Amino acid sequence: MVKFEDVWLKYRHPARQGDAAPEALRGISFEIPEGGFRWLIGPSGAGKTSLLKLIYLAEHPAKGRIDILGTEAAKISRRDAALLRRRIGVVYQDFRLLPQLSAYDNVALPMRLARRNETQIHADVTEILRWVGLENRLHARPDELSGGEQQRIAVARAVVARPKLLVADEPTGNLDDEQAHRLMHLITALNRLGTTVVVATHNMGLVEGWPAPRLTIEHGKLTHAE
Ligand SMILES: Nc1ncnc2c1ncn2[C@@H]1O[C@H](COP(=O)(O)OP(=O)(O)OP(=O)(O)O)[C@@H](O)[C@H]1O
Repeated sequence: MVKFEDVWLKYRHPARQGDAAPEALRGISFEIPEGGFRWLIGPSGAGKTSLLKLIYLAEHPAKGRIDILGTEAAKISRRDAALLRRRIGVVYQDFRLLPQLSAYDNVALPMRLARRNETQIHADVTEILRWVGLENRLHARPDELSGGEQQRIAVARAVVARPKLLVADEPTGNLDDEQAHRLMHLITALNRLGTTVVVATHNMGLVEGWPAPRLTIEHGKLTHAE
């Protein structure tokens, strides 16, 4: 489902040329079976976001092999990569909501890309917005919402089309404890329906409250994998 074999990632730093740039990820190997759930933990700068970017095909490894949803990432065409991406829900650390669209239209976007009909879209989008407690803010644009509200919209957008794989980067960073646990109920419900899930977080209280296997990353290396 998600498989990394000796994966290395090196960013090109414009200011630090070529080989002088340090590797962000070094020799990463792990496997998450279909329908699995993994916490991705580790200190700030350890490489969590970098690893997630490789999973959702936003970066390419310098070395190693990555398989996502049964496809070898290096062998995929741009067109197939775009199709594969539609089966992956992503909660970005910085949300990446479209500023000109309402909360409703931001959440509807993946369903419209998947060409679902508007009746289905309306039913699913209103249900998910109710789940995240934002049924009264359907028409608000992102700049009219608080950081926590924007984060809940970002999670709703990532899960609404029931992706095969959900990748979430610190999805509860702006939320209070009650909201964070509510979102974890949503994410684990999706996981029980068969979605494979990876959640990166610093929130060890949350990790301890929702026991699941962990991937621990430190200085670009996987130090512990369950
Ligand atoms: N686009 C980039 N270009 C160059 N270096 C980068 C880039 N993105 C991240 N890095 C570097 O890669 C390393 C890992 O960063 P990454 O964002 O993956 O860490 P993280 O564990 O997600 O941190 P945090 O918990 O603070 O979000 C860091 O040294 C960072 O400076």
